[in-house]
Amino acid sequence: MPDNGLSSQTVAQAALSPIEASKRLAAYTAVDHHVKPEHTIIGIGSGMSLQSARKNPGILSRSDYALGSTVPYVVERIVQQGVEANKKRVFIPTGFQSKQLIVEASLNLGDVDEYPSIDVTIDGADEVDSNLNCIKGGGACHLREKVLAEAAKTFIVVADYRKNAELLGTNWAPGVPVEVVPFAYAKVLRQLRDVLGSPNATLRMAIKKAGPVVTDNGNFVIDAPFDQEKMQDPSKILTQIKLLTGVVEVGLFCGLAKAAYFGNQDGTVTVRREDGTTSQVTA
Ligand SMILES: O=C[C@H](O)[C@H](O)[C@H](O)COP(=O)(O)O
Repeated sequence: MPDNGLSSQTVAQAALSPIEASKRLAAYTAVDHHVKPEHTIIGIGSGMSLQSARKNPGILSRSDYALGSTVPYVVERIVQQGVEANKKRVFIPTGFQSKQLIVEASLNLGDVDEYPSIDVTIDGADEVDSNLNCIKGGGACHLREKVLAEAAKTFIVVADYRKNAELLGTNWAPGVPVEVVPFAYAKVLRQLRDVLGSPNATLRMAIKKAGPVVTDNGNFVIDAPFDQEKMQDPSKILTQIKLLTGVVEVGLFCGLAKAAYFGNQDGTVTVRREDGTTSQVTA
């Protein structure tokens, strides 16, 4: 295997916690099921740099590090398909972090403006409900993630068992990520609180930088939690938020995923599909 950094020191493999093992299981199974030899344009969701993970081997074991920790295993599995399988392929990133991941894995990099039709996009999620609606944007990448999900003939979600929920907002407490142009943030924040019923909506603040999180597109992010009743119908709240002037994109992905793969602690993978069927797969 070429020295692309993925051969021997794979993502702190030896020290995988049960949660990490379940992420890897979901990612590997999804790649095995959906990234086939005939697929040449592949969307790669948000995932941290493998180089960063190697420099800090404990990083993938941190349960609070929910910023694209599953997708590196997608890339790892794709690389394992071999140089021959990958040489004709082009990989489209969802943002800065994902671009680094592709480049470090020595895969061919492309952009969605050049390849607006993608064979398959695989991405993580912050939570998935029983109808495959997802909350995304924990890493503030949901605008580009949604573009790649919509551009794909097949959009697949990979996650560990903690993300598998009946209702959005069950385990994911921060709320719905809303990317907003800086000029409009205060007005949108007020509307989310006073008009749309999210009194605890807040502007997401950066860590290790003074001030707000700034997305890859130069915008701000508001996290808007909604009560269970509102989250029963994510499409409705998605439409209401999207209509607020100044909102660029909402981290609710409704009707996009063809299937979601959840790695379980017992070594199985739960596969939920858009037709409503569910199965347990053993890798
Ligand atoms: O903006 C970020 C995304 O929506 C990620 O896909 C999400 O945060 C998933 O993270 P993880 O793979 O660490 O569960």
